Amino acid sequence: MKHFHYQREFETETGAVLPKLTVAYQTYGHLNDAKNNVVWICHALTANANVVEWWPGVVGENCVIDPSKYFIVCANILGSCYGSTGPLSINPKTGEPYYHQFPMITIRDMVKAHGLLRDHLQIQNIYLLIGGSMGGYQALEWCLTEPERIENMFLIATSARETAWGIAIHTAQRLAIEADCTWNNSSPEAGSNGLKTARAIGMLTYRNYNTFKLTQTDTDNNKTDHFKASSYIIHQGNKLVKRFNAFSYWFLTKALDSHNLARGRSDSLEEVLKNIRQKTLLIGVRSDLLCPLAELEFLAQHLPENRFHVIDSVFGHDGFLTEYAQIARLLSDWLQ
Ligand SMILES: CC(=O)SCCNC(=O)CCNC(=O)[C@H](O)C(C)(C)COP(=O)(O)OP(=O)(O)OC[C@H]1O[C@@H](n2cnc3c(N)ncnc32)[C@H](O)[C@@H]1OP(=O)(O)O
Ligand SMILES: N[C@@H](CCO)C(=O)O
Repeated sequence: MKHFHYQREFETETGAVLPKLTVAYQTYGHLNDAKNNVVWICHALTANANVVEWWPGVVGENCVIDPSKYFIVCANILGSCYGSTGPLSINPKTGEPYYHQFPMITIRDMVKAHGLLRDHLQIQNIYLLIGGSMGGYQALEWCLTEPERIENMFLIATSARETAWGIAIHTAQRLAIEADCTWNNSSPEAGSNGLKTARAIGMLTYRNYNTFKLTQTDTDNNKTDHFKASSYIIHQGNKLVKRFNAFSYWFLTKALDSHNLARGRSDSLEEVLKNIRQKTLLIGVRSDLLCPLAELEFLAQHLPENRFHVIDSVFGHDGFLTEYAQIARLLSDWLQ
């Protein structure tokens, strides 16, 4: 993992100031002489900069996004816990972790931080900007803040603004964290049980009825307790607690809620989308409960230059991570 340390003050969209900033990132491949082979991948809620690990089959050797052809960049988002500045980072003003004092951040702040990294890497032009789910929020914002630097965009399982449904889900997830009696502690483990519940709620929206029916139905007709679906959802909560923390989850879901391309720009989201001129590939997952196809259809209706596909997946919203064979085929066709 590489780290870019920005030693100056970073002002957030809502006017808070981080005295300095670190952005953790990974690069794969090399910038070519023409400097026109950059693929920048924006990650979603709980992922990290190691895109070849979490998107095998799409990014990596002999994949559609191959480091022998492209200079691939993926950076950890502001507020996360995989190396970029987040709530567990040390606040230089106090010498202690920020914890609850971390400022509210928005998708625009994440993009601004990654814009600083882009400058640091001396990248003038992004050939292809990619984002799924929350990564798509960043990609769309980036096309509006630095339109001249981005040529093409690939979006999957994403939307032009956070939906009321999404905000309600995130509120329930934060309520779970806030209900944990350890949440007010100033320690990295604060709110861990709440985080387990928040992830369990999240899993219900990342998957769906069919996923559970197909993968977690008990075969033993005599059971009255200890069902597979139950242990699965508990396992998923436990798994996330080992690699994430409640603070990042709380602040990142707030950032998701803030997503609205029209904020401060126009009364009409449709008008804002019309200003996005990049050639765009859109993919929606038919079984996605969290970001239903209607959101992708809206993008397809208003982005001036797009190609729109729908894929099937038993994984629902998480299909944007798991359906790499379908994604790679569509992306490869489109790039040609
Ligand atoms: C490769 C990495 O390191 S990725 C880590 C970083 N994370 C990210 O990048 C975020 C994006 N990734 C994700 O959200 C996920 O990894 C996904 C969506 C791609 C795949 O989700 P997974 O949880 O791996 O798949 P799935 O839903 O099939 O669950 C499998 C897990 O459930 C366990 N499981 C399955 N059924 C049951 C059950 N009935 N009871 C208990 N556990 C169960 C499996 O043993 C397995 O456990 P493990 O992951 O600890 O080995
Ligand atoms: N599984 C994804 C879902 C959010 O898009 C994650 O944990 O980041």
